[in-house]
Amino acid sequence: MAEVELRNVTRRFGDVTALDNVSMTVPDGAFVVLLGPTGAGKTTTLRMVSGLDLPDEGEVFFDGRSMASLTPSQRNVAMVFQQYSLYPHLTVRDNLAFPLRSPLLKTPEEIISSKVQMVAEVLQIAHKMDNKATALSGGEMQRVSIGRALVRDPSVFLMDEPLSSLDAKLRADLRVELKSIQSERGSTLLYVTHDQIEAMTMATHVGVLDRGRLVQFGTPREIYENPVSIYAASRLGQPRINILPADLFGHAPNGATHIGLRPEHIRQGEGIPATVQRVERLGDQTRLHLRMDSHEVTTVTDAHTELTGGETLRISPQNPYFFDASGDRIF
Ligand SMILES: Nc1ncnc2c1ncn2[C@@H]1O[C@H](COP(=O)(O)OP(=O)(O)OP(=O)(O)O)[C@@H](O)[C@H]1O
Repeated sequence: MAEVELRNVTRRFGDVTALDNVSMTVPDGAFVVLLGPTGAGKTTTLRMVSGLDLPDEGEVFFDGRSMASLTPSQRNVAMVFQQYSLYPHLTVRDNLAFPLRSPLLKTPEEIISSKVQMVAEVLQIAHKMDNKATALSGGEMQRVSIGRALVRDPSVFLMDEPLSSLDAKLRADLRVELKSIQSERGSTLLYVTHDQIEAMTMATHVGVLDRGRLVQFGTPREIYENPVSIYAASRLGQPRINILPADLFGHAPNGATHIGLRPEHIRQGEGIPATVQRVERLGDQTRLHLRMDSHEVTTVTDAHTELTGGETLRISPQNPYFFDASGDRIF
């Protein structure tokens, strides 16, 4: 596996700057999740690493070696994209075996067969081994696409929302499987998702992209606990961080226009009165939707709370963040 470095990478499409001077080092064996809304530049980043597209400026390195003149196959990357790219006339077994049957690799058939079987079991697709790809559901095709990457031993895996077409149960299972395969093999993996749980549970590092710029790179915990801006703070955490006027609870530091409060960072029983709008019971946790003047505030409370809509609850900030008018963290 390899360390992957993007050095001052810029990619433009006409007037759009899809990536704007991005520098990022993905350590060997890291699981990096790229976060950002549609258009932030996540897929473009993967395409730069894969060699399917080239930077206008800057360079990509694997283990310190420039990839500028290397094709995708020379870079030895394994990719999984949202749209599955299977060979429709081949069975699941042959689709999975395909990357290993390259004449260059000369992999013995019994090794191919055991790798294919192992990957099919992990992806819960072994019972469909003899089906043609055309006879699979969307979620099954997606699992075969993931499998075709996992049978290989590439420098880096690149995955663009690989679990998004699967149902919740399978997604949860495969999250665990992918993470354990990655950490057992020490694979370097760049992964795009909109799913916060995937980001928090799988990533060793998170890169936050905002309109082509990498605004923060760190462990999920660093980004969650020490976000550099409102934008970065809003990328992780469910329910989302509350962003409120800085002085809503009283004195605010100089220059602060907004206070940021994670739902779990609100002390209950003292402070400013808020009205309970709605009590949302999720089983292991209960969310309270509160109103303070014209502001909505979400917090979490004991699963067995007796609170009901219409009641008043006093709240005060605990570990607040403060941001300036441009959204940057100042305290
Ligand atoms: N081939 C292309 N031609 C023109 N514009 C492009 C091309 N590829 C990407 N872009 C533009 O570059 C920007 C970044 O796109 P990119 O696909 O990297 O975003 P993304 O973060 O992956 O979004 P999504 O979550 O929707 O996949 C967008 O404004 C997009 O429209």
